[in-house]
Amino acid sequence: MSEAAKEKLAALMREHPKPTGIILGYGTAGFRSRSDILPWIMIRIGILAALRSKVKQACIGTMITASHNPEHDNGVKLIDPHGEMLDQSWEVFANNLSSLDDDVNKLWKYLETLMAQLNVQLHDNAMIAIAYDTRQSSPLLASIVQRAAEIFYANVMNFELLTTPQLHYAVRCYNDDGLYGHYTEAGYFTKLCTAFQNLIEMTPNTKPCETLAVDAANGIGAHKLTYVNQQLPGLLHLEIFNDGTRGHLNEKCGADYVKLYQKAPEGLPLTNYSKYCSIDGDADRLVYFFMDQNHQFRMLDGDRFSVLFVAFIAKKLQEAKLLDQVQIGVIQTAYANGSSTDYIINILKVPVACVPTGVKHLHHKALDYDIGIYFEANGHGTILFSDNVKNKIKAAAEDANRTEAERLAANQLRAFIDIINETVGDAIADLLATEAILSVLNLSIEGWLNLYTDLPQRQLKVPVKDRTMIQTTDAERRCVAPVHLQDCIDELVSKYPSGRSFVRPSGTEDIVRVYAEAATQEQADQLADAVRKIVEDMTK
Ligand SMILES: CC(=O)N[C@H]1[C@@H](OP(=O)(O)O)O[C@H](CO)[C@@H](O)[C@@H]1O
Ligand SMILES: [Mg+2]
Repeated sequence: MSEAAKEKLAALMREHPKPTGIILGYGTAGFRSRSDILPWIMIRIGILAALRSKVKQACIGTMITASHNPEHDNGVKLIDPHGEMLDQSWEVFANNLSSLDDDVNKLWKYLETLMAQLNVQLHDNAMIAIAYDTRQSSPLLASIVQRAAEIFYANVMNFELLTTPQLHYAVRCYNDDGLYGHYTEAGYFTKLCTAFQNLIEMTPNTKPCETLAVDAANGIGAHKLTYVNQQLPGLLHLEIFNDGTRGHLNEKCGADYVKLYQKAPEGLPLTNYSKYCSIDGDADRLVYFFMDQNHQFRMLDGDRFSVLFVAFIAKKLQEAKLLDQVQIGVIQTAYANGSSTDYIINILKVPVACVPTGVKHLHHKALDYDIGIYFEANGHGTILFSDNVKNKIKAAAEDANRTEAERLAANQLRAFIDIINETVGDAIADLLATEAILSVLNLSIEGWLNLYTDLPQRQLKVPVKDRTMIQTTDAERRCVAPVHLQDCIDELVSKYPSGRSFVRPSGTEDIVRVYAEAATQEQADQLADAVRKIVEDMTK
């Protein structure tokens, strides 16, 4: 390989040395840490993105964000050609590169071996798309990724400020030759907003638009949602709070804060509006909330989006006389409230699959259906539509032999599909989809909440000596180690009406999570606490 490239790499490594003793692993969210100790890993990521692009002969995305974490953190993750997360088999290469110290000869040797194994050359073409959220540390980190990728002969498109889902979308469009949409930011907004407008305008008697107050977590979503507001005058009205002009990113606000503490964010007036929502720092999570007539804070999380979306889709498929030809499935994790699962299975008659925690598991399972709807309870999720179902809906919409009502329902579905960002959970797309459905179904936020009643639940974080002592099976719903832990949980659960509880080691924090639900809040709390005690005893 070229000596000049190696020399450039050595110079970049001298500029951004790896701190001694640091260990960083590529997890569900890529590499994440305090921003000041991240520059060196950006060199490795830039190289890896270039190699991945050479292998796939497609554009690879590099998103710089730490999502709902504080401003002083940052992170980076790669996006594969169809806009999906980096294939798990490449996490090993990311970790190998991360573990190598600043010895350019050793690193170069590893890269030569890796490139031989991958059957690519230094001079092969590569294309990288970079974007970042509003963190102050991001532009520098992006420039390091770019320089490293360029040493490996990559062309770099730097989109600068985007939400995470916008970059996933851009990568998909770029590699699809525009089939999915145009890869620019204008292309993204035009596709989503035109679809929203079409859906509302083709539907008779929609509910008039009511202002939605948005907590934008002082992040990137605030900038982006102003475009949505401008593009949909009279059809959607967003009042944006926590827009970054005063507060700090994700501090006492944002979707993670609202979901975790089950309370309203700071920075917005709680009495002025009938409905509210919070997004997170990189705008891939969404939760809704409002104050009910008794001045109680009421939250609608990921499970509620699954229910709303599946109810709408099933209704429209039924009206289009397509329901019996389409296999719909909802994918949840064990954290989904049991009432939502019951409602989907027993009232909506749609099957529910349960998978382990983490978006990649949900996304993967959703591909098994014609229409796969997935949400984590925290508000991250989307819908996948197979090409087959898209074609069926299109054909029905254009079939002159069908009734007007059937064709209208098919056209409503066509528009709805274009609002959804199928590459990844997207707060902006999910917000538009939610507002469109509430309007088309003439449903208020209370009406949406009243579809079913959540079982009271409690989640606890339990610090233990070694969380890997806990091992699970059956989509994390049952423990296989330590022995007898599951027997003890079963015995406790049997004492509580509608009781359910499970424990699993967190994949992102050094703790064990305990989840419990039961008929009353007091019982859910008691059950969670009793399970916590057993976990503590058995992991001493
Ligand atoms: C209970 C819970 O909310 N778990 C979160 C959390 O995973 P843990 O493995 O539970 O730490 O972070 C993941 C990544 O953001 C997210 O996908 C998941 O939903
Ligand atoms: Mg996020």
